[in-house]
Amino acid sequence: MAESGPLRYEQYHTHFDPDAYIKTYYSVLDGSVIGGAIPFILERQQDIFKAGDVKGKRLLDIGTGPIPQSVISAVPFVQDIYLTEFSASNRKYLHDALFGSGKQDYSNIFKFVTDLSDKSQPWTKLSEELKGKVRGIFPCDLLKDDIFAGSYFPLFDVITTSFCMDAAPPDVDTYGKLVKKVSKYIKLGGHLVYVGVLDESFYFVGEEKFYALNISADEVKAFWKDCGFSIQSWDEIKGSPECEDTDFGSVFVMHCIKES
Ligand SMILES: C[S@@+](CC[C@H](N)C(=O)[O-])C[C@H]1O[C@@H](n2cnc3c(N)ncnc32)[C@H](O)[C@@H]1O
Repeated sequence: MAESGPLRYEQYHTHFDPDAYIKTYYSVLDGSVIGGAIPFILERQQDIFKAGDVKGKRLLDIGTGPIPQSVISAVPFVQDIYLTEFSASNRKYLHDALFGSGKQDYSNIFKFVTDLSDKSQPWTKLSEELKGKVRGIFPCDLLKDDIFAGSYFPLFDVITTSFCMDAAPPDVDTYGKLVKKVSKYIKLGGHLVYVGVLDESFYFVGEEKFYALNISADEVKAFWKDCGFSIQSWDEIKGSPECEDTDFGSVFVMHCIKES
């Protein structure tokens, strides 16, 4: 255990409990948990992909964590899905859940998204389609120069990321450098579907308090625009002041296109 203050970086290897994280933030999908932010982002992701323009062969998800929620709405619209994650224990959890003996099946998230997209289908159809399209769960450290530790990736048609780019950087300047690193992996004309938090300083995973970057909407938008992205849509939902699990001001979903 390092110095005092919220946990960060390598402490994700040792202190981040995947089951506690999923139980707190993803087990109940209604307005009673963090002000309804998770149903909000699932609905917005669904709207963005269902509109039909965000598609392609290859999708990269940055910082998938122990749950693939950020890619579920994208599954019917891409062919190859590359998941990436910093912590080895989260990678193992995700791998066991999708391909091994893990008990986690994310059924409530798949059901929620299936109800939004095509109620006539069983949720397991989307789950099986995801499993069939995942090409790997790769290491990722956004704070390193070589963020994928030697894995060679050609450019992607779509990049998704959710609640990760605000977990990694220690300050706003570093956030700007991460945006530059990530933007190198997307094709011209490619799409970014990004879920993030604003004005946050911590979130709890069980008893463990994790650090989050306090960043504003203007700062987020300016960094992506500077890297050649045009913002197609931005939607936000306010946090709930009564919530004790995290202190975020808003959660947002941003869709951008890489123009230059
Ligand atoms: C709040 S979780 C988000 C998980 C998931 N994407 C979601 O939407 O729920 C934050 C994620 O950021 C990852 N992370 C922390 N530091 C990182 C770093 N330096 N590079 C890449 N990912 C990092 C953690 O391992 C964790 O999976």
